[in-house]
Amino acid sequence: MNISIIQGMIDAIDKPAIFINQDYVIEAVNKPYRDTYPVTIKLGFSTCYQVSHRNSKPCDLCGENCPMEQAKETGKTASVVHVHATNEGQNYCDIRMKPIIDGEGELLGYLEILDKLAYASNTSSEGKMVGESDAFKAMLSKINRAANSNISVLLHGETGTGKELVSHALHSSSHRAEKPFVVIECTGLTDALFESELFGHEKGAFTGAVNKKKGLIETVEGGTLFLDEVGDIPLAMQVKLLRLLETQTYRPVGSIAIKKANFRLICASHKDLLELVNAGKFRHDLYYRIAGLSIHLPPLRERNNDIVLLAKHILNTLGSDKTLSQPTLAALKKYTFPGNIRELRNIVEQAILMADDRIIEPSDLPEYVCASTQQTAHLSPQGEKDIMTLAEVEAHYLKDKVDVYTGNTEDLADALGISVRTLYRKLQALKINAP
Ligand SMILES: Nc1ncnc2c1ncn2[C@@H]1O[C@H](COP(=O)(O)OP(=O)(O)OP(=O)(O)O)[C@@H](O)[C@H]1O
Repeated sequence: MNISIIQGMIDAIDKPAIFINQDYVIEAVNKPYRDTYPVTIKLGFSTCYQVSHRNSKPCDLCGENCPMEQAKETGKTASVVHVHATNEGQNYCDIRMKPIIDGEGELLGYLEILDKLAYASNTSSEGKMVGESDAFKAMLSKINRAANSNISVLLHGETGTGKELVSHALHSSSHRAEKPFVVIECTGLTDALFESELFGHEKGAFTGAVNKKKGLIETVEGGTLFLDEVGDIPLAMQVKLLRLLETQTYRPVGSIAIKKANFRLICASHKDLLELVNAGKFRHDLYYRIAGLSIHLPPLRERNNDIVLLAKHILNTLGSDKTLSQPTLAALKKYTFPGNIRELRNIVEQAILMADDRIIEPSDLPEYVCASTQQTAHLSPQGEKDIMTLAEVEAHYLKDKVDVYTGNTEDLADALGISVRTLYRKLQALKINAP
């Protein structure tokens, strides 16, 4: 293998990149990669996990997925979102690993290319999307792929799951970041209002049009247009929106001049648009235009592992010096949050006010939070069954403990009297996220 040819190829990549052999040893590295980590990289000695994680073992032995195994098995690029210890602190990175195979079919090693996800964090960080659950990381990976392209994105998720925050992340990490980001709230817009808001109008185009007005399509020129609650656009306007997306042109109300549009479209909806299509309330041709890539934002109850981190993050961003007691955090982890992260924020805000002391106790939470967790605590895990198998008992016990555990995985393994690796193996088999 001619490493200087590989080094030349790596140097031509403008993102941080390395070439590693099958033992994770770095054999070629480009400048952006060296500049990302505060560690000296010695070619032929340093491993990727030492540099990116400061670990002494490969990531899969430390409870994180490593894309190498998958890339080796499939012969194709595999990807994963990891937290790396970079010059700027802990940073989410989207890693793509591609197996490099020579003319004789022999595996030479792997090319690894990184994207730093500056808009996300696994610690409390003002203005960033915060989280650490697998569901959150899966979402980050999709956001990163979409951000690097011009594709129309449909964000689908319940109220308060962060659709607006994600739309900002998509814009700020795209090549349109320096251009405008324009939001249109589609709920409650009449046909006429929608058309004149979007396309603008000429003076005298209709009663009340005393002046010529620029439309938002003109304002957004070169940037990102975010249509919130796109499912609420009236059918008549859906045709006009479709025409705009297909022709990239539009006509201001009352004008005969055709104008050229240049924007990237992001839409959001808490309604299932395909259901609306089936019910004849949303045009299927428009659906396929706006859902170039569909990203599902998981509800908070499916990101149970993020609740403690998010609650502490909200406390920080509200500038409170109060802390949440362990029983309070445990109660929050058991609640189902129909209003998702926005509801968590409201609950924390209320609890700050209610707590006389510096420690926020469960009694400071709104009553419905604790009431609902008490109800679920009474439910028998096995339903009607009198006897559970030992495996079922273990699965239930582990799930229960992980749900309410607020310490780290090492501490939990210690408390359970098993090794961290065994705990990871058991959790992986049961598809339970580690605490
Ligand atoms: N990952 C996250 N980390 C930190 N804060 C978040 C995260 N996701 C959402 N939030 C916060 O939760 C609140 C609700 O988020 P956002 O308005 O983006 O949700 P939404 O899905 O657009 O809601 P709606 O559908 O009701 O408009 C905001 O205060 C936002 O900053």
